[in-house]
Amino acid sequence: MYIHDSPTRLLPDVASQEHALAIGTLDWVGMDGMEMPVAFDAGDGDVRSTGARVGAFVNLTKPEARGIHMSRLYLLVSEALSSGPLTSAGIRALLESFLASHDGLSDHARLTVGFEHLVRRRSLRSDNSGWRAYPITIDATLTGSQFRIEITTDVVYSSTCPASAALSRQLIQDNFAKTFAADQPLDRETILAWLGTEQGIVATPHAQRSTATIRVRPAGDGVFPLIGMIDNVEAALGTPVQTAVKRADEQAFALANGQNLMFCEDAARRIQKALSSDPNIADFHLRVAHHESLHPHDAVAFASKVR
Ligand SMILES: Nc1nc2c(ncn2[C@@H]2O[C@H](COP(=O)(O)OP(=O)(O)OP(=O)(O)O)[C@@H](O)[C@H]2O)c(=O)[nH]1
Repeated sequence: MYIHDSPTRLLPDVASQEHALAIGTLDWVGMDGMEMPVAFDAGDGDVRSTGARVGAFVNLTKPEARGIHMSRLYLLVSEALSSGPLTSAGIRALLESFLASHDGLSDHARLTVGFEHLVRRRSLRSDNSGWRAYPITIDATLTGSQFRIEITTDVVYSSTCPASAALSRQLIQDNFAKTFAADQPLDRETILAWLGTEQGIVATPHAQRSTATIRVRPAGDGVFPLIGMIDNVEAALGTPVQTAVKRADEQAFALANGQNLMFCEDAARRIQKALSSDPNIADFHLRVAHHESLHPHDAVAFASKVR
């Protein structure tokens, strides 16, 4: 039987060794896609635990060092994420611990956390509700003493093209003029019935599912009121996608679309206005994409905070 004379004899520490091939510094090195639970308070006081994918990284400033100490980052993240809901201050402390655990090797640290936040949404008219899953990505970096945290989420909504709506109205007017001669006396009941037919309303505008991707830098140190921000954005757009839909809800949605005709520029400006005055947001960047049914490509617009 082979007996080793020390418990570490069979455990060479390759990461700590200097190595002839190790000749450069590295921007980021670490682990991506770590599977962990995360507790998150979206600002409504309801702390939820959900499965997340986590990335933990440091830079490698010592050209001759073979590698970083992955296990130290893993254990630090695992402990921090089980100690309560994510806050800006907590993430900053975690990144400081990354650097302390890699003294002499690293002066930049980064954490990414990705998960879905489920929210119950009421139907527009009927007494029903359903679930929406908002994807959330947190990306935090510590560069020396410079801490930066950004939270990204998507808001999905419907956009109906204002140009297409005007062109459709014109076709309906033309159809009316063709159907009812100028010298013909107009009968209210006949016109009412005509308005309710597909032969009368001959054209409809195109509409599309659309996505606003919003990246914010929170103003405070604690939990970020994410649901409040999403509610603001959905209210500004007026046409968020719906979950449980009865006919009455669908009709209310049709009205909301008709009252909120939007090019991608309009959508970007609406969100920009709603977020620029939010004191919880230090800065933001947004991208809206209208996944056009007119085109095989998207109509997109980008905007940032009005200063
Ligand atoms: N640096 C590095 N480690 C890797 C990689 N892939 C797997 N590992 C393993 O991650 C394990 C943990 O590394 P360390 O954190 O240095 O482990 P350790 O030496 O037991 O821990 P410390 O004593 O704290 O340094 C090692 O067994 C590595 O082989 C990689 O691409 N780079």
